[in-house]
Formats: sequence, C-alpha cells, structure tokens
Amino acid sequence: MEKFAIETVRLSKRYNESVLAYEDLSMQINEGEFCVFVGKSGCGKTSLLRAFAGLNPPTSGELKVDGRSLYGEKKEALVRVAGRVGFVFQEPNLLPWRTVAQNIRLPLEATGTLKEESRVAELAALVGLEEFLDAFPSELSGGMRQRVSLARSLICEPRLILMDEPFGALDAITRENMNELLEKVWQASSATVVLVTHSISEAVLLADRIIVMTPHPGRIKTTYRIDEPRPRGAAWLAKSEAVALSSQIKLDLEG
Ligand SMILES: Nc1ncnc2c1ncn2[C@@H]1O[C@H](COP(=O)(O)OP(=O)(O)OP(=O)(O)O)[C@@H](O)[C@H]1O
Repeated sequence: MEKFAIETVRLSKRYNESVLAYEDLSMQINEGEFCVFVGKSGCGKTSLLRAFAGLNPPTSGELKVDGRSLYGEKKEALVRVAGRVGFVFQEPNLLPWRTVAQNIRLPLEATGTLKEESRVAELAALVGLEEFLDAFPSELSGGMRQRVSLARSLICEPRLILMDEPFGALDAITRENMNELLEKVWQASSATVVLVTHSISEAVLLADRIIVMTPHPGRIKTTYRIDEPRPRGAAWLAKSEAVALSSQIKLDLEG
C-alpha cells in the first residue's frame, strides 16, 4: 500500500474576513515523491508550505504529515514532525558571523543532536562546498549561499523537505545548476520534496507531480504526473511532450 507523506482533506486557511489564502485543498503526496506547486502570487503557496511545516495552522480541514494529524489534539505529532522537516526559503538566511560549516551545523545545535557532526563535511561535499567550510557567507556567491542553505536543510536527515521559491533570486545558469544539484540530492536522500516555484520549466524538469493552483483563494486547478526517467536535464525540456506540458501549464495559469 502507498504511504502518504502528506494528506489533506478540504484544507482551508482564512487570515481574516477578506483574506482566504487557500480553500478546499484535498491531496495526497506519496512518500519519496517530488511534488511541485505552481501558481500566481497570492494563491496561498507559502501559507500551505508553512502549514505542512507545522508553522501556520489551517483554519479548517484535515492535515496529516507522516500519517499523523498535525494540528490535532495530540501535539506530539507536531513536535515529531518539526525535527524531521527541512525548510529552504527564497533567501538563504545564513548567519553572517558564522562560517559555512557553522551555518550547516546550526540545526544540530538547535535540536541537541551533536553526534551527527560528521555529516557537516559530508553534506558540504554533496553540494560542492567542501573547499569552503571555513568561509563566511559574505565570501560566497548567491548560488553558493543557497547551496549552504540546502545542506543545512539536510543536516537532520529530514523525511520531508519543503522549499519555497528556493532559486528565485538566482541567475538563469546558476538556477539550472541548482536544479541539477537538487535532483541529485533528492535521489540520494529518498526524502519527500515539496517545492513551490513560479518557474514552469523548473517544475517540468523536477516534478513527479505538478499541482497548479488558482489564486484568491488558492484552489487546485489541475494536477499533472510526469513519469520521465531521471536524471532528466535540458534534453527532457526540449522534448515535444515537455514543451506541450509547459504550454498547457501556462494556459492553466492564465485561465
Ligand atoms: N500573516 C498574514 N496575515 C494576513 N494575510 C496574509 C498573511 N500571510 C499571507 N497573507 C495573505 O494570504 C494570501 C496568500 O499569501 P501567500 O504568501 O501564502 O501566497 P503565495 O502564493 O505564497 O504568494 P507569493 O507567490 O507572492 O509568495 C495573500 O493574499 C497574502 O497577502
């Protein structure tokens, strides 16, 4: 039987009388799946991602992460999930006075799991920063900083990695490199990834499944499954199937 990393039933979030961020979202994200949300600004993607992380309770509906009701009465589900979720934001949010190694290590200190220290060098190597362990964020490019942020999100061996427009601030070539790296990191980790992006090509390149949302309030408009083998690379994006899918998603977003 398929295990779900995330399951929602009619999930909604209302901030106040005039702002309904997302509404009636029912979905199941499988364990190990790479699921990408695409939608215009304001369709509630960040609010939803933060709900998955245990940081922003929905107003109604059911949300299960790893089989447990996240905001139910038993708060231990929230605590359990918090330790096993990696979060990557648009900005790398590194502490400028700490080195690369010290930034990657931060979640270990926060959770008191210092025994996993050897993973710092291992993860720095995975994201290609083994030579920069002692460098400070000010000495790194934007792409390198985001690679530190990615390594930091992996340090607690998360079962679920939530990514909110992680490469939106990077130039096109660095972004392509980061996409390749992310696919590699995901395959090595077997974690579930939920990625929010405005980039259709990024979604088509990386996703097992794309969920297109409509804005005000955010609802699921369409879902696409992509079975193309990995690693995909630019050759996949040039295939007629990928081009047609990208055009369809563009139409969905405009419609
Ligand atoms: N704390 C809050 N209080 C009130 N309204 C909020 C709050 N956070 C978000 N909103 C509103 O909820 C709606 C959804 O916001 P959210 O940031 O989740 O959307 P988004 O799809 O991630 O947008 P973007 O792509 O621009 O990041 C927006 O109208 C936003 O202004």
